[in-house]
Amino acid sequence: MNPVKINSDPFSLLSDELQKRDFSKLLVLTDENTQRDCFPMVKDALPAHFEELTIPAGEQYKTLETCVTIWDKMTAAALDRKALVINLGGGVLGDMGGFCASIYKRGIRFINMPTTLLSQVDASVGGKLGVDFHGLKNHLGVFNEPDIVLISPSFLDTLSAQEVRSGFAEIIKHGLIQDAAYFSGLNFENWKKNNWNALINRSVDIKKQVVQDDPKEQGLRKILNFGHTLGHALETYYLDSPKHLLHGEAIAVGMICEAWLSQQKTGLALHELEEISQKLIQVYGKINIDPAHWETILDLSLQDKKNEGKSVLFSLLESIGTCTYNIPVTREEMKQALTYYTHL
Ligand SMILES: NC(=O)c1ccc[n+]([C@@H]2O[C@H](COP(=O)([O-])OP(=O)(O)OC[C@H]3O[C@@H](n4cnc5c(N)ncnc54)[C@H](O)[C@@H]3O)[C@@H](O)[C@H]2O)c1
Ligand SMILES: O=C(O)C(=O)C[C@@H](O)[C@H](O)[C@H](O)COP(=O)(O)O
Ligand SMILES: [Zn+2]
Repeated sequence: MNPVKINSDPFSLLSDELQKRDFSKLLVLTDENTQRDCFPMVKDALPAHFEELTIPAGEQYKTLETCVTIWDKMTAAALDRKALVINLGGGVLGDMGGFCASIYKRGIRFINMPTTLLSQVDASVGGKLGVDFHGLKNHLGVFNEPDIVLISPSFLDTLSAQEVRSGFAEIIKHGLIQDAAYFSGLNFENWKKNNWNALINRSVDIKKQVVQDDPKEQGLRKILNFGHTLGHALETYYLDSPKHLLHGEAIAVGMICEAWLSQQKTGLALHELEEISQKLIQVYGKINIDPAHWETILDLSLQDKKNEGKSVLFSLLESIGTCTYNIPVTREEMKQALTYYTHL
C-alpha cells in the first residue's frame, strides 16, 4: 500500500509532498464546503499556477454526471499524464475524484487529503474508488491507490457534530471486526469527547493491515464491509427522501441488524449483541423503518458487491473483535433482523 501520513499541520504535510514530486499540472478538487473551510489552510502550499474545481457537496452528487464535470475540467485544462490531482474533501470527493483521475487518459496520479473524520479513518485509505449509479452505492468504480494519503486532524475543527458522529460509526466498526479492546475503550456515553487523533491512528492501522492482506476484496477485506449490506440498502433507500441518512448513520443501523444476524448464525454471544445494540442506540438513537418499505430495501441488498449468484453474503461477527465473511443470509432472516431493530 502507498504511504499514509498523519500530521496536525496540513500546510507542511502538503508542501513537503509537492516538493518531492515532479508534475506537469496540478488540479485541486474541492466541494463547496471544503473550498470554504479547508482550502485556505493549504493554499500557500500550492505552486503559483494550479487548476481548481469545486463541486456541489453531498452524496446525491456522487454520480457519473459530476464525473463528467470533472473530466470536462481535466480536458479543458489540458491535463496530461504527468498531471497530479489533489482530492481535498470527504469520502464523496475522495471516492469520486480518485475514480475520475484513474479513468482519465487511463490514469493520472492523485493525492488524498481527507477532511472528514469518516474519510480520515476509512474512505481515503485502501483504494476503493467510485460513484453511485441509480442510487446504488459505489456501483461503478475501480480499485486504485492514491499516490499518498495526507491526513490532518486539524481539518475536523470546522466539521459539524453530525458529520463527526457519522465518521465515528466506521471507528466502531473497526473495533467490532478486529480489536475488542479498541471497541471497549471508545466513549459512547459522551461520544464527542473521544480523542479523535488517537482513533484516527488506530483505525488507519487496522484498515491498512486488512487491505494489505487482500487489496481487491477477494476474501478477508470483506470484514471491512460489516454493517454495510443492510446499511447500504438503507442509505440508498433514503437517499432521495427527507429521511436522508449519512453513510455512518446508515451503517450504524446496519451494524445492529447484522449483529443480530451474527448472534443467530456465527456465534456472537447474546450479551455482546445487547452491548453493541445499546451502545449504538446511545450514540445514534433509532430511526423508524416503515415495514411497508422492507421489501424494497431488501431488494436493494441483492445488488451488494459481496454477493455471489443468488446468495446475499454477509460479513458477520463471531465475537466482538472477530469477524467472518461469505455467510449466506435468507430474506426471511433479514426481515427478522429488521424486526429485532424495530423492537429495540
Ligand atoms: N472508499 C472507501 O473505502 C470508503 C469508506 C467509507 C465510506 N466511503 C464513502 O464515503 C462517503 C461518505 O464520506 P463523508 O462522510 O466524508 O461524506 P462527504 O464527503 O459528503 O462529507 C460530508 C460533508 O462534510 C463537508 N465537509 C467535508 N470536510 C469538511 C470540513 N473539514 N469542514 C466542514 N465541512 C466539511 C462536506 O462538504 C459534506 O457536506 C460515502 O459516499 C461512502 O460510501 C468510502
Ligand atoms: O474499504 C472497504 O473495503 C470497505 O468496505 C469500507 C467501507 O466502510 C466503505 O463504505 C466502502 O466504500 C464500501 O465498499 P463497497 O464495496 O461495499 O461499496
Ligand atoms: Zn463505510
